[in-house]
Amino acid sequence: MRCRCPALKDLFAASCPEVLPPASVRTLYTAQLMIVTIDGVAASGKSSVSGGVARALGVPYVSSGLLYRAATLLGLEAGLDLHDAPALLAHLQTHPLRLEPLAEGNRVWQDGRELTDELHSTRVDRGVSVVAVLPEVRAWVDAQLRALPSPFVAEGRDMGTNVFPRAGAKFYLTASPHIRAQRRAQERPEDVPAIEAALIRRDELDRVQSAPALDAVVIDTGPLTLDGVIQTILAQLPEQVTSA
Ligand SMILES: Nc1ncnc2c1ncn2[C@@H]1O[C@H](COP(=O)(O)OP(=O)(O)O)[C@@H](O)[C@H]1O
Ligand SMILES: Nc1ccn([C@@H]2O[C@H](COP(=O)(O)OP(=O)(O)O)[C@@H](O)[C@H]2O)c(=O)n1
Repeated sequence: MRCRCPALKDLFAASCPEVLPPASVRTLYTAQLMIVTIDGVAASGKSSVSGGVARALGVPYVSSGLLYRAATLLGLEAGLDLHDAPALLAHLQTHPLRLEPLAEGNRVWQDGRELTDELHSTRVDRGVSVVAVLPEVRAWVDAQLRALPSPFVAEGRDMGTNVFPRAGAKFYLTASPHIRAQRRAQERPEDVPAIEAALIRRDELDRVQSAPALDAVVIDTGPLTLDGVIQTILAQLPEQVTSA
């Protein structure tokens, strides 16, 4: 159902008072106020920073990118065409994924198998942006994220714009491609120039869903330490988030 309520048109359609009683709308609205979103470009520090902020607040953090990565891994393993949304979705429905949003690091499971360690391989890095532009896959990820109980810190590309537009605090992390590649080179077998080229390509493929929210605080993490970024964010959180 399409929401016609002007005050809520940027919330998800299911929260429209034409569908739900006002008390339920209020509950959904309040629940979003206890969410912190940390979006940004690839390797800008989102998951490390989200983990640090979440631990300081005593809440979990949620990595949306891991769900896109897991969908990509399953598609690759099944030999599917990554552009084929109906085939991918059918596969995801018969092989359900579960995101475990722990404060110390997110894990992804498919039945009894843990996929987490396989999600940051070069082949998943290469395929994930193809899968992530499919609207059907985006809706599948969004539904899983919106079903999680707040409070939590959510990180990705469109947490503050599309998934949790009423979040209590929004941040957007950037850094130059070269600095990001130098950081990621600690975690990948490729050299800095190859990683930098792949990051620039992925930034371009992810450009549409990666625009910062208009009300996000943009932080250039280039000159900051990891702890410096975490402290910068903690210092700007509103009370409804810190007291949640
Ligand atoms: N401000 C920072 N200074 C130095 N290293 C950082 C900083 N932020 C993140 N890192 C490191 O950069 C790498 C990529 O960070 P990560 O959190 O995985 O980014 P993302 O989730 O955006 O891909 C990790 O090795 C992390 O420890
Ligand atoms: N909210 C999100 C999160 C990730 N993604 C996609 O998933 C990919 C992997 O995201 P990630 O956050 O794990 O990647 P890194 O930034 O850590 O390299 C991105 O390159 C995007 O294609 C997205 O489209 N929207």
